[in-house]
Amino acid sequence: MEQNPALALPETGLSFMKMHGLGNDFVVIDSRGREAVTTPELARALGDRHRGVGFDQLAEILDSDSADFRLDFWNSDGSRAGACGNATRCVSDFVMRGAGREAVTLSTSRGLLSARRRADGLVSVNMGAPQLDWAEVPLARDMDTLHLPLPGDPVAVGMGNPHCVFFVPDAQAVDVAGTGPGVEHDPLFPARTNVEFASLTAPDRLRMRVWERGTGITLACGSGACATAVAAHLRGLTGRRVLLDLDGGQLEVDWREDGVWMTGPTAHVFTATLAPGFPVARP
Ligand SMILES: N[C@@H](CCC[C@H](N)C(=O)O)C(=O)O
Repeated sequence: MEQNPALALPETGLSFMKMHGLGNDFVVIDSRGREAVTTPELARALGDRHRGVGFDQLAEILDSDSADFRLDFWNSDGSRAGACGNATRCVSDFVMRGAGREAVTLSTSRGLLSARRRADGLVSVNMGAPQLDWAEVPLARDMDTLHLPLPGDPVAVGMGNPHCVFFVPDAQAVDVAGTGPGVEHDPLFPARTNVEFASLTAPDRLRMRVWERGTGITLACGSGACATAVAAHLRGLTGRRVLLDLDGGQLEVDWREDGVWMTGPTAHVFTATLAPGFPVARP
C-alpha cells in the first residue's frame, strides 16, 4: 500500500458527516476551531463514489468573525462553488440543533446569509439577492441576461454561482446528460455554469432538472431552484413564490424584498471517520 503524501490526512483520520437535501448529497467536515483541511485533491478523492465516500458537494464548516459560522463549498471534480443552497440548509440545521437555536447566520464567499427552521420542521435559507447583471453572473461580455444568444433562449442568473435556465415544454423529456456538459462549458460562461431545464406545470409550479457544474446530474440543486424561480418570474411565467418539483423532491422558493428564500427538507445520514491516512493508493 503506497500513501500519496500530497493527499494524506492526519494519522488520527478525519471525522465527517454525510447529509442530503432531497438527495443532493454532501460530505460535511466540521473544522471549527482549526484551519481548513480541504484541498482540491482531497475533494476529488472523497468525492469518488467508488474509491472514496461520494458526494455532490463537500461543505467545510469554519469559524467566522461576522456570523455564527463560515461555509466553503467544493464540487466532486475538486472545483470550488460559491454557493450551495441545499448544503447550506443541511449544515444550518446541524448547527441550530447543536446550539439549541431556531435561526443562524453564516458567511460564504458571496457574503452573509441567514437560515431558520420553520414551524413545520423544514429549513429555510435566504440565498440573497439574485445577480442579474452580465458581469456578476459572470458572462463573457455585455448582453441581455434574460435572453442569452444560445439555442433555446435561456436566462442567466447568478445566486453566488452561475446558472443558465432553459424553459422547455417538458423538462422530463430533456436529455440532461447530453445537453448539460456543452452548456456548462460554453464560452459564454467564463467560470462555466450550472444548467437548469424547467417547465411550467401549474401557474406557480415548475418541474426542474439540473446539470451541475463540476458534478453532473444531481437529484436537486437549491441555488438552481432559486435561479429558476427568479428567471420564471422575470419571464412573466410565475409570481414571486413557486413550488419546484425536482428529481429528489420539492422545494419552495419565495423571492422577497430581502432576498430569495428557499425552503425544504434536510437529512443527516451518518457521522464517520476516515481510515487513518486516507486516501491510500493501492498497487
Ligand atoms: N447543489 C448546490 C449547488 C452546487 C454548486 C454548483 N455545482 C456550482 O459549481 O456552482 C445547491 O444546492 O445549490
